[in-house]
Amino acid sequence: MEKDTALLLIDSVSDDRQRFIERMAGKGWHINLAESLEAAQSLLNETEHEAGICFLHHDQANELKNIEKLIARSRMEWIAMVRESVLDDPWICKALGSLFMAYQAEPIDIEQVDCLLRHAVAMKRLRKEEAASKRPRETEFDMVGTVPVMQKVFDTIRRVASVEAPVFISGESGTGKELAARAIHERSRRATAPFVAVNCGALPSNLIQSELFGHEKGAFTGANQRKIGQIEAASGGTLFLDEIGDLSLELQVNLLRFLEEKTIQRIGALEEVHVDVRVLSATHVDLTKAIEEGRFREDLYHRLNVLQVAIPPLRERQEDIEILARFFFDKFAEEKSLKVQGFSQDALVLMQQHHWPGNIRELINRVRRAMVMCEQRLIKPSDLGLERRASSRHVVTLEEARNCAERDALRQALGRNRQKVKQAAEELGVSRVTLYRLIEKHGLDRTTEETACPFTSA
Ligand SMILES: Nc1ncnc2c1ncn2[C@@H]1O[C@H](COP(=O)(O)OP(=O)(O)OP(=O)(O)O)[C@@H](O)[C@H]1O
Repeated sequence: MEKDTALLLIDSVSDDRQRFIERMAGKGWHINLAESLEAAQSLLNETEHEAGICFLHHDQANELKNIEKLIARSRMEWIAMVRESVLDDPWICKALGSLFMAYQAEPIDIEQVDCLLRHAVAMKRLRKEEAASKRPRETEFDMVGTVPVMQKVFDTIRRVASVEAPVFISGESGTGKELAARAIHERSRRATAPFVAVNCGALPSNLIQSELFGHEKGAFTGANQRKIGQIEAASGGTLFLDEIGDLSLELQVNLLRFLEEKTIQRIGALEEVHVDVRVLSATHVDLTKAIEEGRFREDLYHRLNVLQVAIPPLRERQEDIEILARFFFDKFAEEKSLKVQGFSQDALVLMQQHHWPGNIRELINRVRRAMVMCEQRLIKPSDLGLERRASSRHVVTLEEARNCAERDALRQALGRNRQKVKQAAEELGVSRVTLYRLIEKHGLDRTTEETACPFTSA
């Protein structure tokens, strides 16, 4: 450990804290003392600390929310110092389990505190390194993807971006088709011109013609002034037509004419206007089937489908699910300070098993929801609001099976002992601190009945 590693001590009550600070200095720790939470926050804002120590006492039960906020924002590990008697306070016990890495009851054993703090510092560094290593390195054009199929998608995007032909992007809803279209535009020579996205499925059929092609003043009732359509608005740039399969046959004819002649006619206009636009299109419906059924023009399909980018569904990118979940977690964590620090092992397993019908859009919503719902440091399965379903295709690793067994044993011991940690710890043959850590690790909520392991329930 480097000499004089900075620690933050919050203590407004103990008489012999000066002596404690000196003894810790003898062990190579430099302690910054804060006598209030406000002072602690200012010190944290000013200086990088490696770990924190908080002296918790009876009167602080109503201050726990603020302590929690401070700890959550600090992004380092904390140990608590307590008098044995405060362990009878259920609120303080709960805080010890969910906020602190460990606690020390008086009389303080400096050797043990030193040892705990070394762990705390190591944990902070480990987390930092882990976060850096998990940060997706294979990220291109704001798209996260490390698996070979996504690398292939990135490769195709790069290739099609450098030419002018229309590109057809296929993929289920929420897989990232619009993101891919933007990526193509931004990599193309048109990058400085507009990128205009139109969702053909979202517009009523009577509006879409005017939306795409524009209209002249007085062209129809309500057309009080001239309107430039989206095709013209994309002039010099790229037009992305999403849900192209929803276009009416009449509009398909107009679009085909535009693609062939590079001209458009606003509704009510006499003249045609030349427009230089590259068209990218996408749909989640099966266009070959739509052609067979006479709902989509084959000639338009061939016009649009010169180059292809196929985006795989999320369930076919198993190895990326955790990386994407962490990516969105970090993104939203930046928006506001949260005490939640990541995903429990069980939550990650559940995400791997889920079918993700809504693909990445669904994953984003689940992560956002979980970050709001989570009341502990790690997101647990119930925070995600995903249906637990044992998948017959899922192979259970030994580690998953061990985790499951451990979690079940904890739940049962806590249940038998009416959630009393002291008794449950004795029954399980572990210390209270260990039990608090295990409760935290498995994201167990001691106030509610938890659902069972995904492998043991149907
Ligand atoms: N590989 C990725 N990395 C990071 N974010 C992604 C990725 N793919 C998609 N997203 C995000 O997921 C969300 C849905 O993506 P997008 O709108 O591009 O999907 P889509 O296939 O066009 O959906 P729809 O078919 O419903 O229009 C967006 O917020 C997008 O930024």
